[in-house]
Amino acid sequence: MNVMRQTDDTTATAEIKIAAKGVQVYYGDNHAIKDVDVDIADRTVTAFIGPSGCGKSTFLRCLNRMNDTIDICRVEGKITLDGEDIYDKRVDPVQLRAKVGMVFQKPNPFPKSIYDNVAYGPRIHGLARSKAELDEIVEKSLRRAALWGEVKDRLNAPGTGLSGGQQQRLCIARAVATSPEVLLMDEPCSALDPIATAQVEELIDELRSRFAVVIVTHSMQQAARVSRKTAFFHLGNLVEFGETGQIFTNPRDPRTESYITGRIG
Ligand SMILES: Nc1ncnc2c1ncn2[C@@H]1O[C@H](COP(=O)(O)OP(=O)(O)OP(=O)(O)O)[C@@H](O)[C@H]1O
Repeated sequence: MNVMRQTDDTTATAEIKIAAKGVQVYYGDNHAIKDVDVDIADRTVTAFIGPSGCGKSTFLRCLNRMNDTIDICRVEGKITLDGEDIYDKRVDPVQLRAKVGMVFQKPNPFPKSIYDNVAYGPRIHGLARSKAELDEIVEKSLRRAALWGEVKDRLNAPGTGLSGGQQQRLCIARAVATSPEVLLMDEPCSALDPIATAQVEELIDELRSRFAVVIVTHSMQQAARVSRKTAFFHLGNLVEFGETGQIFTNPRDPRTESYITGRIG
């Protein structure tokens, strides 16, 4: 078993959930990710930071093969989930994305009811044997996304009628409804006001007790608040990866220091 020592207040060890080795990504001739190695620990929040265009989202999308949907994109190297190669020909990307869920920058509920938004994944993956079981999954997921209290009396109302912050929590409920093992979040708060942002950050803190969470963020304050590990990307390179406290207080690479002190990006 691969283990990584945590250096904060606990002496617990976290198992490696995703291991990426020698990852290269090309969009046509554009070499967007250059030989990146990174280990994502289970039950831990990992933040990806770096200036615009450095490849954070591209690399995040490698972790559940979302780049497969982009014709000109080519991914090389090896990425494993619990030791299994996710790019193996036998892996079904749809099944993979149920295990490695994703929440996007802009809340994107389906044009369906609140209930059907959350029930969508469990239905297509056959996770409920009865209506009662599906109801249970929907309620549990909405509770996990800290939205149940606000929507329990209007589950049949359209998801698109919720506020932006509620819509984002609905998208989180939709992502957790398939019982994923990893949750990828691409700037999940960038369209939210400070109150909704605080709610989503609190939620991230709760979600990490069950999942590995990987978050791309432009906000260094957010990375510092929510994550235990931070990866700094620059021009397609993973420049530095370590404990969040160390990255922000004692960066080893001058490029990381320049970024966190506002000299680049
Ligand atoms: N769908 C795409 N097609 C072609 N090139 C792309 C695509 N998505 C990203 N790129 C290119 O890949 C590089 C990395 O972009 P990416 O969006 O991953 O960076 P980022 O760090 O997430 O940026 P930002 O913080 O601005 O969202 C850039 O050169 C970008 O132009």
